Amino acid sequence: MENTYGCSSKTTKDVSLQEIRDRLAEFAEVRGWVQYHSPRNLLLALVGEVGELSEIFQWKGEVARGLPNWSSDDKEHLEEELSDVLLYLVQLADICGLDLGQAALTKIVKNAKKYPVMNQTST
Ligand SMILES: Nc1ccn([C@H]2C[C@H](O)[C@@H](COP(=O)(O)OP(=O)(O)OP(=O)(O)O)O2)c(=O)n1
Repeated sequence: MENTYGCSSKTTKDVSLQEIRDRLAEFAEVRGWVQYHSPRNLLLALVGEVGELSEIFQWKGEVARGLPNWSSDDKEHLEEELSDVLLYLVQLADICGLDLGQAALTKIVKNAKKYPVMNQTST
């Protein structure tokens, strides 16, 4: 399977935010970590992971789409840091009682109204 940028992807099925949310809720529950997962703590953890994600790109200069010159280790590292950001984001939305997937779709519709497609061709 190829993604938007023509890169091969090993994805075999769509993963829902709901599945991620449920898996994370169980992960925290069985470890007794729910007490630490306040909105503020999750936000700080999220920001920390965004910092780790930024470090991967730091000092590299511009990077080509699809990361053609990156090693598989570097790509795996990027996958992990992107995942950490997603996992804390999903947990933050969940603990706030929000439906992140629906909110994101609603925001896309709002964005489309704010930034309408301009007709590029003139006849
Ligand atoms: N209280 C916690 C602690 C961790 N995690 C999960 C979410 C992240 O996916 C990952 C973060 O774990 P680490 O804090 O060990 O961070 P890293 O995986 O980035 O490790 P390192 O900082 O050593 O690179 O674990 C979590 O859900 N709740």
